[in-house]
Amino acid sequence: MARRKLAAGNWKMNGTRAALAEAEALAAACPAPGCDVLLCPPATLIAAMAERLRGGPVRVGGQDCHPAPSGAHTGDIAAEMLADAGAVAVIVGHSERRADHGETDALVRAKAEAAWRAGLTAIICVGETEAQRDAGKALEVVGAQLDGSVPDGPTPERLVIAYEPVWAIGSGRTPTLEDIAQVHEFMRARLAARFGDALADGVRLLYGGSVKPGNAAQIFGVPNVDGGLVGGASLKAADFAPIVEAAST
Ligand SMILES: O=C[C@H](O)COP(=O)(O)O
Repeated sequence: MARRKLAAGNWKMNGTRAALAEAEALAAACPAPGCDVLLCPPATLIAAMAERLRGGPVRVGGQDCHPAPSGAHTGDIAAEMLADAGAVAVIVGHSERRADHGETDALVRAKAEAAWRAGLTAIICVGETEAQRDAGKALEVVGAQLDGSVPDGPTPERLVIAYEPVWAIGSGRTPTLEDIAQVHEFMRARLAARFGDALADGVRLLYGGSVKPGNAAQIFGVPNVDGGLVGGASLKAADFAPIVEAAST
């Protein structure tokens, strides 16, 4: 089936209100993109960015959420709060959160369930470390993360998987196109085995890790790659607009 590609930008812990101009510049640079476009700024910017981009081609997402809808969790943000601020999606299980905050697959799964409860699309991240790839365990690791992090009851609209090899993030290094193809084919088959062909055929599988304007078209042309989750190159409209263009079909 034809899946509309998704170009998602993860600003990570970058950007103050001055950076909202970049989001507006991106929207102006791609007024009618041939793909879905999402920016995930720091939580402090979500409401303002959603307000400024309202009605335009660029949607807004969060970078994390807490499993609970409210409560005594100082510093955390509920999925419902993201939705209330104007987000339509949330990244969960990014490797930086898995590493920095010790997030387990079970916690990531609970966060994805929270996203769905709030009406958000969950972008669930998986990916092996360099040591795991060198040990020939990339598929095993990704398979286990998928099994443990994806809740029951997904739909193609509310589930996105991002394959991000940890060693490719922010490093300027990327897997070979063959390796990307292998992992993405594996992930779709793994989803099909658990949820059936219709779900697996509809879910978008993103690649993330050093996607740049110069390599985006090649990577997005790999079978089963339905767009990208982009970090550094999503911060400036001048970099992200050509990536959006590469995802537009
Ligand atoms: O979420 C985005 C990824 O971690 C990729 O980051 P990067 O494009 O800076 O390598």
